[in-house]
Amino acid sequence: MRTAALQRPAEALAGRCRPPPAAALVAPPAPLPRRPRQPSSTLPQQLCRSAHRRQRLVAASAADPVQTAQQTAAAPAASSGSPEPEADVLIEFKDVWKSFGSKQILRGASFKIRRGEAVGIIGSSGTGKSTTLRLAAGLLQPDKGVVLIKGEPRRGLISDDDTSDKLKVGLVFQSGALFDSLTVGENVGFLLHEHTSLPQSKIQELVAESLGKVGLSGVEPLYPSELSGGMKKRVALARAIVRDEKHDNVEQVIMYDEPTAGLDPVASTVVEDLIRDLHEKHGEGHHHEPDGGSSTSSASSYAGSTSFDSLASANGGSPASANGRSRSSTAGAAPSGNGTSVTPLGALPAHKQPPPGGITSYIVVTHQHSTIRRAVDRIIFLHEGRVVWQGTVEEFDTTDEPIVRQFASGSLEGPIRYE
Ligand SMILES: Nc1ncnc2c1ncn2[C@@H]1O[C@H](COP(=O)(O)OP(=O)(O)OP(=O)(O)O)[C@@H](O)[C@H]1O
Repeated sequence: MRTAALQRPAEALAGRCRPPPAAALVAPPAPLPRRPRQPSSTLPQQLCRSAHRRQRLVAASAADPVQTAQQTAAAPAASSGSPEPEADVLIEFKDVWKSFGSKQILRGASFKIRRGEAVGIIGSSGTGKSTTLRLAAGLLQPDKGVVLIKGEPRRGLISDDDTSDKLKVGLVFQSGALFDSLTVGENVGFLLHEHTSLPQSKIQELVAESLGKVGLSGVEPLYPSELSGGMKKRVALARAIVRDEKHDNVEQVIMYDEPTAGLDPVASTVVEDLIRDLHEKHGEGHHHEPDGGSSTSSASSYAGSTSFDSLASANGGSPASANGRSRSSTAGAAPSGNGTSVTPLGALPAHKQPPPGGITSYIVVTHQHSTIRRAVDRIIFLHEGRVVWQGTVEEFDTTDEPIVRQFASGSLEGPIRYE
């Protein structure tokens, strides 16, 4: 058995750290059998209403369905006459453009992620989904447009000393981005070693706590090569939620890039349920709305639910590793001093106020139908670098939008073209 001792990073990494493997391409969507969904509708009612409004605006156009869909997705909700509340918008993309060399990837992507949401970002391969997550995490900068974190423009890339007292944005990479040459314990505690002065014993305690939350107690001494694919994904998750104590009172959004890619159906289910559970399960049966209703089930129970109170203990550092380098993925909302006046939490009713810390919302990029159905409530559809459709998972099944229908069916006929 190899030593379980966590070393300081300098020792741990000396000569042993290899860059994590590049994200593998994912197979196109496979029509997997439907699994039963969680029993309840899980979006806040206002979000469902707005999604219905959006969907009603969709007019299937044989002449130019892509254009129609793009116009639909861009149509302001205000067209319905009832503006959506802005106080709970945590992340917003406003007309974001991004290219790599001569390759234009994002072409004016606009969307909002609200407090309490479980959002899936889907779309064809290469359409810019992972790029979108990297922009939200601050690993990339837009060429044009703006990424707002709680209403404040993200300025510059995250840096090692970047901290946010407003929102933490964690990114769990498709590959897991684990360092092969570090033990599981070292991987999960990596950023605590790098960015805190916590004593080793405390780090070990926090690492054990985090691994316990993903059902992997006691695996600290193992190396990634000794784990199954599903276990690696869960270790990456544990690393994303490990507490750093300094940020215990900061709510966080976790973004998962293809969390179930390459997993068998059962291992996928484990990860999908874990994603939901980390977000919500501790609230079940605990919280009661003032009207007597219980917000036990879901993301929709959002800010007022004790699911977040108990998850506050799961809040923490969000390591992200890009190009083999570990970085803090703590989202720098903006230099301090800007305040939170743009999205005042006070605008939310008292019972919807977010608790300190906790995974407030999450975003999943996935091609897996099972993950869409089991782990998310609302879908954002990216096509050719723009958001062309948004709606609930239920609406995804019923919409006439040609792009969505083609994507869902895997048909070769339709507006989506593969070269
Ligand atoms: N750092 C980079 N440098 C150059 N090109 C890049 C970079 N990152 C992404 N790309 C390219 O941008 C395009 C979009 O990539 P991205 O990973 O965002 O797509 P995606 O929608 O997540 O695709 P998939 O579903 O296949 O994972 C791809 O063609 C990719 O090769």
